[in-house]
Amino acid sequence: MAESLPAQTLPRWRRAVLKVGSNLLAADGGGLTARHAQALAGFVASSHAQGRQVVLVSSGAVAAGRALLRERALPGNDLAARQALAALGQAPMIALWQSLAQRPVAQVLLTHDDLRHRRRYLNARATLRELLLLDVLPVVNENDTVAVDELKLGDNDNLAAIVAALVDADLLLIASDIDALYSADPRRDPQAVPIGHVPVLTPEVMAMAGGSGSAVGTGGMHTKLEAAIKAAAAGIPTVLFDGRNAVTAQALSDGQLHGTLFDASGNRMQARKYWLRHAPAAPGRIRVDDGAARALGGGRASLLPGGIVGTEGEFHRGDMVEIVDAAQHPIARGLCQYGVAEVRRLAGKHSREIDAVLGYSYGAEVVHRDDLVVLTEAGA
Ligand SMILES: Nc1ncnc2c1ncn2[C@@H]1O[C@H](COP(=O)(O)OP(=O)(O)O)[C@@H](O)[C@H]1O
Ligand SMILES: N[C@@H](CCC(=O)OP(=O)(O)O)C(=O)O
Repeated sequence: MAESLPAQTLPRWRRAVLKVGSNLLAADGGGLTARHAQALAGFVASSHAQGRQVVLVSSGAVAAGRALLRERALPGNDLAARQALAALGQAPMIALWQSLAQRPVAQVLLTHDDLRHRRRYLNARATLRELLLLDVLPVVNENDTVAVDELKLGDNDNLAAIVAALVDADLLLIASDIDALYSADPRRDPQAVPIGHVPVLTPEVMAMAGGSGSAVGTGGMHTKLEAAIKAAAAGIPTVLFDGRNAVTAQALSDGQLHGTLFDASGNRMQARKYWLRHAPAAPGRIRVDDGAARALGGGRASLLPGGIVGTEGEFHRGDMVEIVDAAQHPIARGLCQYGVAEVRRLAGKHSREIDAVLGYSYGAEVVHRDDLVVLTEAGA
């Protein structure tokens, strides 16, 4: 199948999320196997050697848990049973990656709810950024004990897209047990043809996708296309490739894609600025002095405590706040790392005093420049 699609150039990337589905880690009904994971771990290692960063989103916990109980009566297939199997199989799944990765592996369990909740979103992002700085390999899975969305929907594809936006990745890679998106589910339609490039995910493209063809995979092509839509909206292209094919994995390291490329709908910066400009703001404001107003107006500075002269209204850590100058003119808006009570205590202080004033620190910036948009910039 793969041979029918010519190789294409992989978009340039520095930080990527790689999603690995259950099918690649566990054969139908069987336990975990390194068979395909090995080549994918090889891709991660060569990416690191090229100075790139990878976050892995890995499924396989339920399949691993089920295999562990093989000798015993299997629990049913209801959600609680699958949650129990996920809890049982999570550690072996992480252990598999640890046995293949050439660096320490960190387990990160997230739910969609965590990522909708602004404070937890910031905390998850800070943790993942720190893990990348520490040069370890984060392996993310949905926290199935407290969330059942994914066990129903195979939503690790969607989770991977959200994580890609969270860590500001410039590429989402989805490794599956099929080499491309086909014009119809190839398991049902022998006439289906592979599609190498999808510039826009139209309803016609969405209609091509069917469910999973296997007993261990859950989402099928539909959730992969949903993930590609989410990533595209965040300015991130997605590629789908056959994770069973070691040659394909190796080619990725050389910047060659055998698979399907889904374009992003704009560039990442535009997508992020658009989101920052239009996300609903809390009823809170931070007033800054002339120096800070000038620095922020330049579009490249973070808001540090020293430039803050006051606050108005209520806001919590993670809320969108408006930043105003001494004359109350709005100059920027952004996600605030501290709640209003903390900002009041930090106003006028040096960043290095944060720890002493509060007894803890979420970082030197009250609003980080990556989370800030200047309202006078073009397009405001
Ligand atoms: N249009 C399509 N193109 C390709 N694969 C499709 C399509 N529609 C449905 N599928 C099925 O989706 C499967 C991949 O999804 P899934 O089994 O959930 O894998 P994973 O474990 O990688 O998430 C393929 O093996 C294929 O049977
Ligand atoms: N959290 C579940 C993942 C379920 C899931 O999304 O599976 P898949 O469709 O194979 O990516 C597990 O680890 O088994």
